[in-house]
Amino acid sequence: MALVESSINLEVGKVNPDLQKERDGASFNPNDMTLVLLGGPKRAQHRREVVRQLFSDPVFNQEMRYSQSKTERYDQAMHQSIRLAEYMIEKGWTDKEMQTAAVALHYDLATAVHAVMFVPTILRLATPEQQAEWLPQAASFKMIGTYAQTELGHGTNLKALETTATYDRSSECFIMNTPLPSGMKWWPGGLGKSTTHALVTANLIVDGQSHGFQVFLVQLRDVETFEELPGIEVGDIGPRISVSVTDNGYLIMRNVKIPRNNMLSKYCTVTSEGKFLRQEGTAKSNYGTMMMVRASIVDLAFQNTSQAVTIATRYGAVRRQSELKPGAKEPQIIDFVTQQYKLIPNIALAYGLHFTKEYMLSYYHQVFEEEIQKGVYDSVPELHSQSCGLKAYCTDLSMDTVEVCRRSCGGHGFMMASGLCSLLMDGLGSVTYEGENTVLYLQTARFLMKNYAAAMQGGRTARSLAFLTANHPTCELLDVFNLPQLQAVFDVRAKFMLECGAVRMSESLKNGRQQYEAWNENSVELVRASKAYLDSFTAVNFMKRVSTLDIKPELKDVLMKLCRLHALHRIVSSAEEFLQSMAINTKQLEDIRSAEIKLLASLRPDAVALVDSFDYHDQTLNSALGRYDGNVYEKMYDLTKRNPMNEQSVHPAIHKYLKPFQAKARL
Ligand SMILES: CCC/C=C/C(=O)SCCNC(=O)CCNC(=O)[C@H](O)C(C)(C)COP(=O)([O-])OP(=O)([O-])OC[C@H]1O[C@@H](n2cnc3c(N)ncnc32)[C@H](O)[C@@H]1OP(=O)([O-])[O-]
Ligand SMILES: Cc1cc2nc3c(=O)[nH]c(=O)nc-3n(C[C@H](O)[C@H](O)[C@H](O)COP(=O)(O)OP(=O)(O)OC[C@H]3O[C@@H](n4cnc5c(N)ncnc54)[C@H](O)[C@@H]3O)c2cc1C
Repeated sequence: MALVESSINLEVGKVNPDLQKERDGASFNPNDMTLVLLGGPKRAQHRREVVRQLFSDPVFNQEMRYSQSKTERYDQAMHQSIRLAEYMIEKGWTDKEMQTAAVALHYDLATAVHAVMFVPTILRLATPEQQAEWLPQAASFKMIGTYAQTELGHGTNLKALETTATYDRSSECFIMNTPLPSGMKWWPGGLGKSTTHALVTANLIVDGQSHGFQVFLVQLRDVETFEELPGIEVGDIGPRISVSVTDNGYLIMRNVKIPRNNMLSKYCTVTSEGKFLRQEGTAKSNYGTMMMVRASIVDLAFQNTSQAVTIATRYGAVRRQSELKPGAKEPQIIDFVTQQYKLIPNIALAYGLHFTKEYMLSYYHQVFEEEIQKGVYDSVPELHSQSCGLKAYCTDLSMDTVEVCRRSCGGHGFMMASGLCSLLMDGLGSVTYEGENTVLYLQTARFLMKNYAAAMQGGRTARSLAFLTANHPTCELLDVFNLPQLQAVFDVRAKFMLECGAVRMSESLKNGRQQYEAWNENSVELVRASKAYLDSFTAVNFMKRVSTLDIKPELKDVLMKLCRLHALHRIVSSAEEFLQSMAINTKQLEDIRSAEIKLLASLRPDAVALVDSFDYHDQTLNSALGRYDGNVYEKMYDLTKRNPMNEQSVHPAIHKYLKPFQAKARL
């Protein structure tokens, strides 16, 4: 061992006195807030119990994760996936417990896409008979699957996917083919090494006629040996920015025959005679999985944001640096107002995202479970628009926050042990997968423009766009803390931005541009309009939700401060649009900036309690800087001592290269 035993107190569990002081000084009990966030004592108890059981099992110990090689990590991730499957049998864990466990483990499991896309797609797009055949196999891991849609040549443009499924009437089979090279499937999570099956999206061709993309269950590997089946070529696509274990893969199919029953047929089917049948009104039903996953990515954005602020805020309370009052003890870095400005508006954002994801998931369930199941599709366009837009908006903000938090920890934020680097690198995928964010903002804009046109013609708008027809005769911000006045300010700015997009579009069209040219020419403005709408929707949802909560006064008080700070911070962040729309004037902007700083001071004593309320287990945070007990330096030293680079006091490379050279040089 290269390092001598340290005299540093390595006792873990004794809470750092600065952190303890923060907790003692808070205006509310974090446990009460946790119950609000988790939806009551029963749910909180359930989550805590699942997480406790999970992390009391050494298989789920994450501590050495950052020092593991990719292969070691894959090994552990497969072990963890299988252990969770064992829990289903041994402990009777259901989807509910599995979901909680997956979140606590950051979905960093070898079979994550199996759980989040493969099984849910079967549930949504397969007939009851297909479900009865496949779901038990999926539950017992006899069948481990992925969702293979993206190709090397196309991810965004689904109409251009090249994979084909050609119906062969004589054998009643589909023949799957990959035109090379751009048509090979590329990216699906788990495809590289972990899966036996894939749900493959392919162009259905019957008698030479295309019926658009459909979803097919294709077996890739022998379920016993895991060897590739004839006609199948699969592999891992190679190193990626993220350190997550997911083995994203590629797939080539050469004349692979699959039974007719393997086309997911809840909404469309091919009869044995080769007739293509589709239920009316279900043209976009195959896009349903994307809508569901986008809604759940809003939740992921909340988790990334809330974990990052938890780490950085606790560290901000523990770390002492520089001089504030001349000659006095070094201050906690969280006492610098610039540091508060990095952390506290992002704590407010994390709370805002909590209420956004609550909205998004409940709207998704309402439309999917109550309306679509009854054949009512009226809300689908709005749900599509919001799931696209909020996925993009929330992941963009969440990644900005993680990076700000990482930088706010100075040099230590650059260490994997901070927990912030993996949050950043793993989280970065979320701005691209399930629809690249710009593309998704433009989907939202499409819906906004249609609604704007309807509103201008006196027609009805979707419910989230009621502000287009609402009367805000004078939007006067007399009191920057007044929620209805702030809401009006957001609405005026969003309406103005939509109007800018619409006016530009109509001018382009008047100037003789085709619709597609006008759209492209004005797309930067259209993305701005989407962001303004989403900014407004999120801030207003936050204000409305908090205003209607029936909770203890001290909790309400702090939540009101947070939603005000969030609103003010969003206004300052896009001040030019609020000014340009005349939602505020320059004097009001000055008032807003001052109010924002006042709110920082007022929330500062509660910062630690606010992040404690997210109730993250230390193993989920997996951060030396964000530990609950605040023993940052002790833990960093402890991890460093166990770092494989320190296993030998002299690295073999010294003997291999340096010593021979020195010997030669001496001659
Ligand atoms: C979790 C980690 C694992 C990751 C997995 C993945 O990444 S998996 C891979 C994830 N891959 C991606 O995410 C790929 C991203 N690309 C896409 O999702 C699509 O190609 C697109 C939406 C960009 C365009 O689609 P397009 O060329 O077909 O369309 P268009 O623009 O011509 O619009 C036609 C109409 O369809 C409507 N509509 C569209 N989508 C939906 C929907 N979901 N629902 C309902 N409706 C929808 C749209 O509103 C429009 O209606 P309108 O106005 O005519 O009444
Ligand atoms: C970590 C990760 C995991 C993934 N997992 C899976 C998986 O499990 N299964 C699966 O099928 N896929 C998966 N994907 C693929 C993912 O869904 C696609 O990468 C994504 O949809 C973006 O498509 P693309 O790569 O073709 O980007 P492109 O569309 O080529 O985007 C490149 C650029 O072009 C711009 N652009 C493209 N079209 C337009 C447009 N119409 N208007 C304006 N700008 C445009 C984009 O904004 C972007 O700037 C994964 C990707 C990642 C990164």
